[in-house]
Amino acid sequence: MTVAVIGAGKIGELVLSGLLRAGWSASELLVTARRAERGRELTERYGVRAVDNLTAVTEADVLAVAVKPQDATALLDEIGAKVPATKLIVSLCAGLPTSFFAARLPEGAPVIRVMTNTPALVDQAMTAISAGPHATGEHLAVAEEMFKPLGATVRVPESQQDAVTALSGSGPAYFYLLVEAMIDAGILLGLPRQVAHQLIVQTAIGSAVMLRDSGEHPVKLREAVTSPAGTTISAVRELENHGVRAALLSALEAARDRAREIAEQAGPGTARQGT
Ligand SMILES: NC(=O)C1=CN([C@@H]2O[C@H](COP(=O)(O)OP(=O)(O)OC[C@H]3O[C@@H](n4cnc5c(N)ncnc54)[C@H](OP(=O)(O)O)[C@@H]3O)[C@@H](O)[C@H]2O)C=CC1
Ligand SMILES: O=C(O)[C@@H]1CCC=N1
Repeated sequence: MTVAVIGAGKIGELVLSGLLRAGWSASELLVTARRAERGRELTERYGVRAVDNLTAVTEADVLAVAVKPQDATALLDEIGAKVPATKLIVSLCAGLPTSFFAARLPEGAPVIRVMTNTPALVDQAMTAISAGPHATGEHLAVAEEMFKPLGATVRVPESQQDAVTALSGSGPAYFYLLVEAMIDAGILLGLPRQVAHQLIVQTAIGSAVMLRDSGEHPVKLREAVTSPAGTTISAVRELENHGVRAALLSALEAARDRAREIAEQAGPGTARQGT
């Protein structure tokens, strides 16, 4: 099976490098980019062939579309009508429903929508996969074969993909922001930056592994840290006073709404799926 990453920018490169780490051969992969220089860079770095979009359409079995949503209309104007209905389209684009692709592809072309995230770089991605028009169980299995080596995968109805984008697609950014803020807090408390960095990064890793491996609810894990009349509860009171919980609810709702807006701006074929 040959996979072409159409629009191999940051996310496209993560997928490409993950597949190579998982043992895919460079000859099973193709990349495209707008700038020839970007294609050359990927060829030098990974030994994969950089081709134009139409060559990718002809040669690859799976077209993994990783352009920005705002560039998808121009891309599909170029390739849409030339994609044989036998090829599987896997969209990594935030916001764009599979109906957007179906409206620009020949009748019968199977489309799958995925939302992955940047921890793919260390094989710890969270990827949610949804079947769109004409996508069968076999097509979903192909998408899983591509994304399982990069971390965990889950199948979700497409109607949940905007929420998934707000949670796990953008999620790494929220954790990095928290880490950055806590390192600054360490500086405020007089710690050297390097020490504050080490303390918080290892605390983040330890907490994440406990969340994953203990099977405990986060409330229980937090309660175990929070001693009566102790230090933690003093900090928790400040977090609640500053509305951190409400801020997160609003923030993720805003991310979900932005995904919807991207779809609306993309044009015909983007009627929202489900709720
Ligand atoms: N960043 C993230 O954490 C996540 C991003 N996504 C989604 O992934 C997609 C890509 O995002 P990201 O990697 O950050 O963006 P980038 O801008 O880094 O990558 C987009 C790539 O698409 C290329 N491109 C644009 N138009 C064309 C075209 N017509 N033909 C061929 N190549 C083209 C660009 O080429 P050139 O470099 O030459 O301009 C660029 O390399 C988006 O849809 C985003 O929603 C999904 C999950 C997480
Ligand atoms: O910010 C974005 O639009 C993309 C989608 C999810 C993560 N990054």
